[in-house]
Amino acid sequence: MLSDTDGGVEAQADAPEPASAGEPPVLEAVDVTMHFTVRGGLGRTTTVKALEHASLRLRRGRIVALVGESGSGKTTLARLFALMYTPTSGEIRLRGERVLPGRGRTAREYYSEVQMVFQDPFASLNSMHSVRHNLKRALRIHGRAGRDDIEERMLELLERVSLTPTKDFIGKLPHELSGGQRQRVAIARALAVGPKVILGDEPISMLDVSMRLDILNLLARLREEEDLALLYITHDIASARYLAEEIHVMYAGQMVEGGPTEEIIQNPQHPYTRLLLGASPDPARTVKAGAASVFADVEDSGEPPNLAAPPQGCRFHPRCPLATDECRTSFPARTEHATGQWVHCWLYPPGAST
Ligand SMILES: Nc1ncnc2c1ncn2[C@@H]1O[C@H](COP(=O)(O)OP(=O)(O)OP(=O)(O)O)[C@@H](O)[C@H]1O
Repeated sequence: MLSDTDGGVEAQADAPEPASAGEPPVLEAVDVTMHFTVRGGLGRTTTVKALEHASLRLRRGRIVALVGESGSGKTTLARLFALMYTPTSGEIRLRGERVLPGRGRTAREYYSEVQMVFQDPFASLNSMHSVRHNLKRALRIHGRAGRDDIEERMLELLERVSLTPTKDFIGKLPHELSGGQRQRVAIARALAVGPKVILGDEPISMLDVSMRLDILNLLARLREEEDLALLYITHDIASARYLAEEIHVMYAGQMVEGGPTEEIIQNPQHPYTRLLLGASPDPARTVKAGAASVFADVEDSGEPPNLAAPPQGCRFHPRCPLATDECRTSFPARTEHATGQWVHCWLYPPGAST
């Protein structure tokens, strides 16, 4: 189904229109802002403006990628989806209903639908205990298996993530597994609760290059088999293109562009998306001539700002060769296109055709 070519990744074959098209999202961030108050010395406090008015919808059977450099707010949004924080403003909605961080049964019910897979599978598993213990715990807490069938359920989970022969893996300790195998166990543990949504926070970035594609293919297969809504967080736009039907691009806490994957790759509009593509050798090969060339040198294109004192307006303006006075004073409204692509950039005022 998916192929590896010359060590890089190519686009998936055109995905069919999902069965969930037109359905309401399973999980949704609506105009969410997150400011962290950080205490410094001498009783001083600083506000880190990590996320501003972000909206994102996750649908059944669909993979959405959230792409941006380190510190752009991707993990903050994933953690808001995982109810680890209460947003400063805006709402997280599960099937249209507002949800807030809770405890006990409320939290258990939520996490039986929404699971996270983290960057570091070693840290996310209990390293003192076997694969059996790690899986058993998840199945027990969520009442997904009884005393009689728990062993069978665990072997089934290992089969679903292709850790076979399953009996060879179930007694292993995390350090006896490769990084890719550990990530498969972490994914099996997430699947143990029968989730509807998986939030993958850079799930391949700590793995050997040789294992990355296998894990992406596993996620793609599980999305199909389990009809999951999947959020794939990455700073690598090539892997986003490989896996996701939709790409959303974030910069310094602001959502700058999004839409169907091939629209974003072939016709990037925001200068930051063009910078990301210019810095990524893989998809840039097929980007329209000149799309990335607004930057004289992508290697020397500056640094993201400090979010304790972010620039006014569009936070990308200090790095943007096309910035105007408007960019320095206010953040542009969203411009939507018939293709489903949208952008927040003063180069494309609402109503402009591209
Ligand atoms: N709990 C917190 N308290 C204070 N600041 C925070 C907290 N969590 C995140 N931040 C800050 O919010 C900003 C966004 O961080 P976040 O981790 O969401 O970015 P990211 O895009 O996921 O980056 P990375 O790819 O490095 O994980 C950063 O400036 C970060 O330092």
